[in-house]
Amino acid sequence: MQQKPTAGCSTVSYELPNPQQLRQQLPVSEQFAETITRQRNAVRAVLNQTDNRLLVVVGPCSIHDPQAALDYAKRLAQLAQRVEGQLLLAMRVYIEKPRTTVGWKGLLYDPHLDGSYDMRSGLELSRSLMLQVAQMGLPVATELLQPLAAQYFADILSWAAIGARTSESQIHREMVSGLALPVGFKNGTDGSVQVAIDAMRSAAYGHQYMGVDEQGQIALLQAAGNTDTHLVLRGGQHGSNYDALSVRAASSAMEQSGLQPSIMVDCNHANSGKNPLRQPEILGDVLQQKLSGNKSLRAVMIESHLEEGSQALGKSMHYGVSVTDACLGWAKTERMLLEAAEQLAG
Ligand SMILES: O=C[C@H](O)[C@H](O)COP(=O)(O)O
Ligand SMILES: C=C(OP(=O)(O)O)C(=O)O
Repeated sequence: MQQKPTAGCSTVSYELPNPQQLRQQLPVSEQFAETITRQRNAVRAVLNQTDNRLLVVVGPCSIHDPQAALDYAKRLAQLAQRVEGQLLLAMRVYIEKPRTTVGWKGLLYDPHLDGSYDMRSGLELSRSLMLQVAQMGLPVATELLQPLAAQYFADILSWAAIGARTSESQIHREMVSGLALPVGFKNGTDGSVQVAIDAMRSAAYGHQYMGVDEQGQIALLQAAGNTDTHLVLRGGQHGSNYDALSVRAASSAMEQSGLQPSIMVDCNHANSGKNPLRQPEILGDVLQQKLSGNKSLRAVMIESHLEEGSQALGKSMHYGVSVTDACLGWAKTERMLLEAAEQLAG
């Protein structure tokens, strides 16, 4: 007799809210929606070259402690006002982490950091934190990894990344084609810039695709197509790609594909060889390029937390230290951004 195949997956919980329910529970008022639209338009204006400031997407590699994230946001909001003439600061509120193999996947999945996967609380904590950060006047930036999760947060975001591990994914390109916000596609982990350029061309198209609607019903969706996209250079397996030669090569590759060059340099990841202390030096290089007249360099990404370095998840954890990639500490971040603003002011 033929054996019934063992199921590869079983349901753990039906307790997750649908996007509409979470939005009702943690709403964006009409007035606040206007504020978010203003934040998003400000980010858009820098990326589209109508505002000549530098966009800085800065903050922890991942959020594991909402209280520390709010503490960080408070400091960043104050700094944002001091540098607003030259820099537009947006905060990294990264609640999903793509792992090379396995590891903690972020606040959204496992907010108690103990493998209990209380995703209902993860959804609530993540949305609530994003709302509070936006209310402090900071545009909210995140990586969109699980396409089903995007709808829970998209109304708060001013910027999103598609990471190096997913830029080549058609599913993510379809999702971006249906988002009304600026999105950066990262080059691949192997350093390939072409996958991100292909992604931008694909996302500009009005895809029809399988997704879920606001009520969580599986549906065939029609996207409007998103041309508000740009390239993020994050380095790759063979080294960095933030230098003037690499940036020029990336700009011409974009032009050859019919895209207006708009580039963000990620100062950490493979560009710093995962040494966060190199970020000020890399930012310095980008500023030099911008000051020498490079118009396609619009933005940078910085991984920064309250304290320098990283720590493993465990019983005795330190406040304000990253549990994923190592970060620059607040004091050095603040100094670096004040100096950058001064340099750009001339
Ligand atoms: O930015 C974060 C990490 O570089 C990325 O999530 C991969 O992490 P991992 O290689 O530690 O899994
Ligand atoms: C995971 C990230 O980056 P990348 O996709 O470049 O590895 C990140 O910015 O947190």
